[in-house]
Amino acid sequence: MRSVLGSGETATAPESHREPDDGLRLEGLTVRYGGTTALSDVDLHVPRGQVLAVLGPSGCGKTTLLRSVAGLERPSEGRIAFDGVELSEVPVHRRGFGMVFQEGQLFGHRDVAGNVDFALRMRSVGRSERRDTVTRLLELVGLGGYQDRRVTELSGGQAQRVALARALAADPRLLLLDEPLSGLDRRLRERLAVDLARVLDRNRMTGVLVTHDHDEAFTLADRTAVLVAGRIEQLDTPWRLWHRPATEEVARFLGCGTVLPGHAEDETIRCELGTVPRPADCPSGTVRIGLRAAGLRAAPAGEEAPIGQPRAVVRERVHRQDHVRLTVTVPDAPGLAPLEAVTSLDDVPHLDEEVTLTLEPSGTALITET
Ligand SMILES: Nc1ncnc2c1ncn2[C@@H]1O[C@H](COP(=O)(O)OP(=O)(O)OP(=O)(O)O)[C@@H](O)[C@H]1O
Repeated sequence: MRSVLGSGETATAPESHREPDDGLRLEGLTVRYGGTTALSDVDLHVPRGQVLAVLGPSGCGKTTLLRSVAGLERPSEGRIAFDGVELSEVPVHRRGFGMVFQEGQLFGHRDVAGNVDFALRMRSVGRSERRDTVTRLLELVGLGGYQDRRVTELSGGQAQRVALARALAADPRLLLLDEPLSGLDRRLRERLAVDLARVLDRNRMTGVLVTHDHDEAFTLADRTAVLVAGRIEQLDTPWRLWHRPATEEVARFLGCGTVLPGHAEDETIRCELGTVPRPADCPSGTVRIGLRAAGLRAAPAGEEAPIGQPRAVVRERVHRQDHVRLTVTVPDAPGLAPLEAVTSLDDVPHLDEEVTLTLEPSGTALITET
């Protein structure tokens, strides 16, 4: 890891003593609270210089995973190691990890500089070096000149930036981020995610980010693990998670409201609502197709609609920025739950109007595990 604070400041062992890909390793990590199993047999590796996002629905065990790595939770089974050193007997303050939580938890009685300076004083950094470092870190998080501001007068986004600067001031060998942006409004979250991604990347930080927001995970992390009910369902790149979810749970969590059985043969995959091209990596035979709203395009059913094209009836419609999102039902397939579809702003069908449906491959996901 390249130190945020310059050379010679990291708490890690010398480069020559470590494996090239060392970093954080979890092996068979299981955490139980009484009768509740919050994490079950989790294996993970985050090589140094990489950021891993842990994504999943509420209650799936994300915070438990982060707290276990931090040393705030004792595993029931399994092993946590950093740079080859097993951590079970290493207390929280000796792990050298930095943490940023949803609520930044700043010291309300200190100003901005005082909050960041605190972490430097804990490391016994000299006074003049501390002043320079505070200035540099505040500039890094986009708060240059905010030294004397009271933290009680900051916006939520500014407070999170100070929390990040304070975490970086501790020069952590691993940064643990627990929903660091979730208290903020959408636009600010996106801005801060981009800034945070830049800080993590420029400093080659090793990190674990916990979030329930896939955009945030994909923006900030090299790889993402999807956790469902305490188990890792898939650890992959954003493209594969989005287009090749390993399980129906992952597909549904990543926005596929409908999952249909399909049959792959020759050049196409056929399902109840039509066909999509068969990708080269798709085996022949039974597969499943996940449909996001953008995977179904609806158009008013004119007289010329081709025979055989599925017809549906509009039940709900919501205007989005550049399209209209519909909920439709398919009278010929009464077993099919209501579907989400999109239509353009040019020709918006009315409620109860008949529409034709076309599959849009870019809005579909392919599940090949059966
Ligand atoms: N201290 C505790 N005592 C008992 N059960 C707990 C405790 N902490 C968490 N749990 C349970 O463990 C499971 C995982 O909780 P955890 O907070 O890790 O999930 P999460 O994915 O972070 O959820 P959220 O996104 O809502 O914060 C849940 O069923 C939760 O109720």
